[in-house]
Amino acid sequence: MSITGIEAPAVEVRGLVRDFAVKGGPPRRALDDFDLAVAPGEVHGLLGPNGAGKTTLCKILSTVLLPTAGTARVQGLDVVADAKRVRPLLGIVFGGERGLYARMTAAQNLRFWAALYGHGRREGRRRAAELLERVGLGPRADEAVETFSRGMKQRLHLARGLVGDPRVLLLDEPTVGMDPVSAHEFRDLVEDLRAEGRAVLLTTHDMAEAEALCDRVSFIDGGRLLRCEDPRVLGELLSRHERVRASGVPEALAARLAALPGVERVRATGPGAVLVETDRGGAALPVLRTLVEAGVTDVSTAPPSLEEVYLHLIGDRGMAVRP
Ligand SMILES: Nc1ncnc2c1ncn2[C@@H]1O[C@H](COP(=O)(O)OP(=O)(O)OP(=O)(O)O)[C@@H](O)[C@H]1O
Repeated sequence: MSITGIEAPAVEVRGLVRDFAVKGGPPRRALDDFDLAVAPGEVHGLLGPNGAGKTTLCKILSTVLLPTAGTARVQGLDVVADAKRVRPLLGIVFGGERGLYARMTAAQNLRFWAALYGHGRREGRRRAAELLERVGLGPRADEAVETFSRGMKQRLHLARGLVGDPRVLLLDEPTVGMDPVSAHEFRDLVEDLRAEGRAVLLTTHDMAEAEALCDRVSFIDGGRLLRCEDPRVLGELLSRHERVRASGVPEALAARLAALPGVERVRATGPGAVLVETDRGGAALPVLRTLVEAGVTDVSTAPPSLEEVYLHLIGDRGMAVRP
């Protein structure tokens, strides 16, 4: 809480710049005048292609990397000047194997981290048991982590991120490797965190996940913030970019489709298979009519997804990585 009684943003980033030295060349700007504000209890998605700057941002927030310019604050505390006070406010969940002790059991891992956070033996035990239950690993608490599947390790990572009872959670690709059921349960867990007033900054390449979980989504490319939106607004914005898939389409018919008004392009996706992209509301209808009249029966329309939004926002470069 600030002196005025108004709660400080959970995360506030202003004009953030981070340059990396590159051997024999000009520095690489990983973050470029970046602004972001995340409220307590908000789940905020960070979406961007490889190299967009997401990890760099998370590293600066978690005080392991210094900014070149600009400021970043967590609950009103500066990540550089107040780094020591910022750390206990954060829970960081990076995916993969990093940071897990494979030979130790899940419970031992958590007790170890609880001790690092200054909790006594008894409290550490209690916390480990509670968190393992919470992430659905209770029945496997006493098994060595090396026997866990990738998704189970991800859950343990999340439990680890919660050991210090953080107000802000940085989740980097948290559901990678989880089966759909686990991913669904994980989403419920994120809902709980939101209800507890914790802020969540979620890095993901999974548009469906962002759409399902996030209150707002920031699209990043080349270290810059392209847009910050309610994920549903973006879906609506892009509804005019409807796609029609069809197979059994001869070349001459594909050419006729390409000439229809509002058709942006027709892409061949296999022998006789096409993906028709439109860039005007209602343009999919004449495409469907033309296909059906020509006797094509294998036709479907794709609902607008965040991925479409994302690709349109980053433009023609598509998913190519910047130099
Ligand atoms: N230590 C470093 N030295 C030089 N360049 C770096 C370093 N770390 C990151 N970069 C560069 O900064 C840019 C942003 O990288 P970053 O890891 O933040 O991207 P990202 O959005 O997390 O990507 P991904 O989705 O692949 O994890 C990239 O061009 C990357 O090559």
